Amino acid sequence: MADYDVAIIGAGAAGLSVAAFAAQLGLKVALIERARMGGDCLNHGCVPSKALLAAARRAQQARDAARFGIRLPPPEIDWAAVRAHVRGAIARLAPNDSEARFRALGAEVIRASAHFVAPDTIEAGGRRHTFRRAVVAAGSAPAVPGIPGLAEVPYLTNETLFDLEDPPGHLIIVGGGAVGLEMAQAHVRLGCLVTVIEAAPGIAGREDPELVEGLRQALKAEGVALREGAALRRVEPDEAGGLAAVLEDGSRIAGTHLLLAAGRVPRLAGLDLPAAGIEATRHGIVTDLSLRSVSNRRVWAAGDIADPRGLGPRGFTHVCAQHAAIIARAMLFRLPAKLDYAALPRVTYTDPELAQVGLTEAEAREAGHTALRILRWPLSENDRAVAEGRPEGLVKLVATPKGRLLGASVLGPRAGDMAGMFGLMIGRKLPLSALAGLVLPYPTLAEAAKRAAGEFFVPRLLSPAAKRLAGLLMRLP
Ligand SMILES: Cc1cc2nc3c(=O)[nH]c(=O)nc-3n(C[C@H](O)[C@H](O)[C@H](O)COP(=O)(O)OP(=O)(O)OC[C@H]3O[C@@H](n4cnc5c(N)ncnc54)[C@H](O)[C@@H]3O)c2cc1C
Ligand SMILES: NC(=O)c1ccc[n+]([C@@H]2O[C@H](COP(=O)([O-])OP(=O)(O)OC[C@H]3O[C@@H](n4cnc5c(N)ncnc54)[C@H](O)[C@@H]3O)[C@@H](O)[C@H]2O)c1
Repeated sequence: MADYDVAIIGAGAAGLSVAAFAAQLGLKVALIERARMGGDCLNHGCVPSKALLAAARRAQQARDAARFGIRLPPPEIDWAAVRAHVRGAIARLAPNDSEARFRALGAEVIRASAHFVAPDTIEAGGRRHTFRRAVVAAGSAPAVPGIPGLAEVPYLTNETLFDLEDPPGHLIIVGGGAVGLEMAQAHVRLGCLVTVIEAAPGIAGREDPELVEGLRQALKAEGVALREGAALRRVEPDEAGGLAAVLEDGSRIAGTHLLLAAGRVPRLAGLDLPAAGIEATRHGIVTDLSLRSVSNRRVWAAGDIADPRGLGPRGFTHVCAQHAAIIARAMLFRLPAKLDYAALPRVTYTDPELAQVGLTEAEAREAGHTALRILRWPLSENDRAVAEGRPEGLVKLVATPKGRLLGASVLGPRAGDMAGMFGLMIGRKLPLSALAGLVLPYPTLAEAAKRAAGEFFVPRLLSPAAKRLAGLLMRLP
């Protein structure tokens, strides 16, 4: 007899979702967490970052108000109160992820570090626990790149950034991905100087360059200094008590704080996966498309630590929920379940937001779609965007010649709110006519999506043949 039906390592977004399913089905569940319940999303990720961005947006709105005829004094940033808002958001959401809630659901919560000692045994809290099934949901940690001099300067990561007692004077951010860009805008709006150093040719390298350009301009206009295609030669302490980043071109950027936002690494260390025969690479635990370990069939992986073969890791909280649903089907009910990221959304919550669902144009071409229909609708042609004084932005759709949506990219205020609509279109393989024919409330930004879809039909609707037909039909009695 095993001690547990399901043992779960990690009480972050992924582990908690699996635990909730399994415990509510009446299974004997162990949920093992060594640090804070809720993991990265609640404590060091999505929640504090979005709370900080929300505070920063208020400051920016005050600066922008004069454009609308409202004169306000320049905003004063009360950093302690901003931090209290961030901490308050975490505290308010914490009960959902708490030990008390999961105990009430029937899970046994073990507050200890866990590692495997055998293919069916985990050790945690000085005891061995046997299991029928295990789910490894230990997440990912911030990557620490091998920058010369890094050991000599203090640096921040997402795990320490939200605890700063005072605002950074000049925040140097290494990495212009989602974390780097969101935090760059939050801090510049909160009155800090910000420089982003991105090694790749451009920021937000995975995203559609046509839309990234709009975001680049918006960030620069607010004062974020962007050093793109910039290789870091070294970092070093600065005479002024701060630090300096020296680039390969010889330029030297002096700052007060350094934030590493250079990607993530799976938290494999300490799990002793070989003891359980669990195969892993530097990307994570290798699984099949049902998230089951390819080498220990008692074990599944979920969330940031999972490296599903053929798809690779994806670091998003909504992916954790998707993984948990797959595991519930495959592991708990032994039903066929296959992970599919075709309709996966991702949003960078800057202002304007950058949202992507499914494939970008470049990804679609890489995937072998040679003939594509690219459809665009600029927000300058959207009544709501113009009325709100936010006409910069674009909806760009990538479709097959037959009118099936492969991907949607949106740059604009609250662009992420459109992701659900595109996800449904792609996931359910709905034709573009479904979106083009949708009656949407006027005036909304989503109308730009409908208009972009409508562009697919314009050449056919306004063709000489269609015009001739309309003329002929008009003459009929
Ligand atoms: C700054 C930032 C902002 C983000 N914003 C967003 C966003 O807006 N939207 C979005 O979708 N995603 C966002 N993400 C990504 C999101 O936070 C992650 O994808 C998600 O939190 C991953 O959840 P997880 O359960 O896989 O891992 P985690 O949340 O890391 O949870 C894993 C848990 O396992 C525990 N653990 C690890 N090893 C052991 C062990 N040996 N024994 C016991 N316990 C262990 C850890 O302590 C941790 O609590 C953001 C990330 C960052 C860094
Ligand atoms: N809104 C969201 O959903 C959201 C927000 C934040 C983070 N996340 C998730 O968290 C994860 C981590 O985000 P991230 O921004 O740290 O990673 P990322 O991989 O998105 O971006 C890292 C960036 O750092 C650059 N880089 C790496 N090493 C460098 C170096 N030595 N010098 C200069 N640049 C360097 C890379 O070229 C890349 O552009 C991502 O998987 C993302 O999915 C999601």
